[in-house]
Amino acid sequence: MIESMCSGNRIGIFGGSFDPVHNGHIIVAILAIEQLELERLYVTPAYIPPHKVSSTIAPYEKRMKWLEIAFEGVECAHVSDYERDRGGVSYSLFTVRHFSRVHNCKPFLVIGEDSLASLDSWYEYESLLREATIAVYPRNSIEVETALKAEIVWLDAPRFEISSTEIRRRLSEGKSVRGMVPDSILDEVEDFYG
Ligand SMILES: Nc1ncnc2c1ncn2[C@@H]1O[C@H](COP(=O)(O)OP(=O)(O)OP(=O)(O)O)[C@@H](O)[C@H]1O
Ligand SMILES: O=C(O)c1ccc[n+]([C@@H]2O[C@H](COP(=O)([O-])O)[C@@H](O)[C@H]2O)c1
Repeated sequence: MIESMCSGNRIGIFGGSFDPVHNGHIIVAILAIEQLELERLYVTPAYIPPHKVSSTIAPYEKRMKWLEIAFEGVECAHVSDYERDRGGVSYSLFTVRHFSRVHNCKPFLVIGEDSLASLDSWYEYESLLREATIAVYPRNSIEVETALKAEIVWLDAPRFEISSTEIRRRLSEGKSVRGMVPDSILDEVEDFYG
């Protein structure tokens, strides 16, 4: 695990299953870094995603490798293996506490609007709302409860439909996902899910 202290305290965490990482994730990360003026964004693949405990997803090592390649050259983004090192179910509160301790700050937790819609079912979500500033990337989803809206920062960014689900579906039907995932991982992703 490579985590060094930064001089400032504008740190973000962007977690996901990344099954697989897609170009939408890269756009979310870049715009979050830019608009939140982050010194570092920890892109953190879930070891065991809490809402997908019983689902079959690509092995952690593959998701991690694709992420590392996809985020190569994205300034201020750092792919972190913290959730594998911690083990168990990847509750975001523990990840927030970890980076908050490392950097001695309250981090931003970057999520898509669909995740916001279910945030009140997350592990100890009230603590999460206190210990991180939630930054939301707009995504077509159901209406979000007003009480949560006050606690969050909205990124000013275009909505787009790309999702890992759609990528897996297209590949299972033998369709191309060129342009949806970075070219640098396209062949491997096609082989894995195709
Ligand atoms: N197109 C998108 N617009 C906004 N946020 C997104 C988008 N795609 C993913 N995200 C956000 O990125 C984070 C990680 O997403 P995740 O790895 O679950 O990808 P996903 O495309 O939502 O996958 P799946 O379709 O398998 O649920 C989540 O907070 C999710 O809301
Ligand atoms: O902490 C929780 O209870 C929790 C519940 C659902 C999702 N999350 C986190 O949200 C991120 C996106 O999850 P997912 O399932 O949409 O890929 C990922 O980092 C998960 O660990 C976290």
